[in-house]
Amino acid sequence: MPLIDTIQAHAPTALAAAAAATVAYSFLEPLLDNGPPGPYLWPVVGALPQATSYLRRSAIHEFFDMVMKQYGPIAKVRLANLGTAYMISDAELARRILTSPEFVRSKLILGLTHDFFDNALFSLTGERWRVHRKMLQPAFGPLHLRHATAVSEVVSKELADAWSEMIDASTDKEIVVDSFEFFKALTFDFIGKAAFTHEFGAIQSIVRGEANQGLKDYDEVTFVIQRRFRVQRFLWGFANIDPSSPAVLDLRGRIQGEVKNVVLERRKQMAENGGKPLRSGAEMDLLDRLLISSSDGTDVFSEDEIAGEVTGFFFAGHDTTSNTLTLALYVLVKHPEIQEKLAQEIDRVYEELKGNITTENMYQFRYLDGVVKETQRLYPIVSALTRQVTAPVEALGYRIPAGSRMTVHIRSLHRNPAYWDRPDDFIPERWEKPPVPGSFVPFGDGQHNCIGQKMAQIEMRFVLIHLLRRFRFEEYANQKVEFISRLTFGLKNGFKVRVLKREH
Ligand code: HEM
Repeated sequence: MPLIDTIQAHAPTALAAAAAATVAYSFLEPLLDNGPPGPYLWPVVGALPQATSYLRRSAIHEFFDMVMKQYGPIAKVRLANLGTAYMISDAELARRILTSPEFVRSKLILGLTHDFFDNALFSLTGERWRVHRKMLQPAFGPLHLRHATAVSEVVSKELADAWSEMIDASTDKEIVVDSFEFFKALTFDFIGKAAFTHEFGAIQSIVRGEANQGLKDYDEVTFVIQRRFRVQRFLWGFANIDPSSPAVLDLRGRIQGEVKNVVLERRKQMAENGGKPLRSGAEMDLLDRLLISSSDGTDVFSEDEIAGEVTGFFFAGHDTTSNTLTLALYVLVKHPEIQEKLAQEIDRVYEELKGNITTENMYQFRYLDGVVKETQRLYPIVSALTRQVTAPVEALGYRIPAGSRMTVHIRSLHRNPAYWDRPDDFIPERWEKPPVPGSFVPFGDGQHNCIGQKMAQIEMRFVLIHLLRRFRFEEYANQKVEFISRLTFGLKNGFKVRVLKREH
């Protein structure tokens, strides 16, 4: 019998045997395992029954918080849809996982996002990742950070002016805004201008009461991915979240269309410039670098890779900072005494610097630095980072088999009482002293660390300086504040605040 027929004839039996072995193993697993502790793992579904109520609320972060509190710095968890992972909240081990070549980027999460972010730097692995990172890194060098500083000033003032006019036009001399909506618009405009020299005009759209289609589409992407976490793979088609579902294809098409427009606009400008990029050397922005690499024939980014990077940067550049800024405002509204102390510092240092804030003197706002870091400690918007073990490793006295996934649970690491006094309290003053090495990693660590972290640090500080200099923020009572795990962590229904002008 030809080989192909033999395979076809035995395939059903082989599949049935494999399924039976998987089920049998899952029954035996709890009895055989002498690995790290963790919640009871039911056959096939693992800890899914215990996690279901959290998943239903998209609050899986609370489930993992609880697991890590109960079982300590290493815990074994298996959730049917997400497989087995060893969850870590030990600083030294976290550092090793993120920085040592024994651990490589896991493809698990990428399986949930690949149709949207396949060619984005944060999804790439191996040699392609290395080529992309090397090409794009210079677009985050000192010259660009200075440019990012100027852009931060522009977008912060644009938002502050818009709110100021809205307050002047109001009868009560105060307004209620959903800060998240405005921060999404601001950070979208920021990444457009700072990395792509492109104008989205998202702040102006929102002021006019119009939706920005690009932002709406990215929001929808996060909702599709959020649902993929909750729904078993084989049900994605029924839930309209499968990569081949018409709604998902439509959404992808719209995003690709927007990205194409940005790329086409630049290609047109290049054509008008005799085929050359508009800037050269260290001045080239991210898009220049992506396009020059494809047109000069030395190192080649395919059209898909260019589109993938643009898509990824629009997302990574706005979703992360807008959530963190919203969480910072949430904390400041909840702690008026901290907001007042911060406003006092901003007034004092701003006047000392005569309003001339630069990349270099920005850290003279010391209390602000503590507020931003403390926000990122308590509410890291990337809750966890997962890596795969290339060979068996010893970790905290346990032997972890090759191929396993190890997840640094950043939230639990950032609240581990071994490293933080009063870990659940918001104390900006704690940042007068450096943290224990490895215990604070909101931007990751090692070779995959956040390429945009310096830009984000500048942007977030500028926004808070300009807003707190001009406004006081107070609680808006008629809202239910809920935290949610999407692709990033944030506030489910945004965060409304009352905005009032400050007297100087
Ligand atoms: C508060 C703001 C931000 C936070 C908390 C944050 C967090 C992170 C984290 C934790 C990683 C590591 C991922 C991993 O190890 O797999 C990462 C990677 C990345 N971030 Fe950010 N990020 C922020 C802002 C930004 C901005 C503004 C940009 C773009 C300008 C950006 C672009 C990226 C990219 C492209 C990667 C992938 C890097 C690589 O794999 O080489 N991020 N970010």
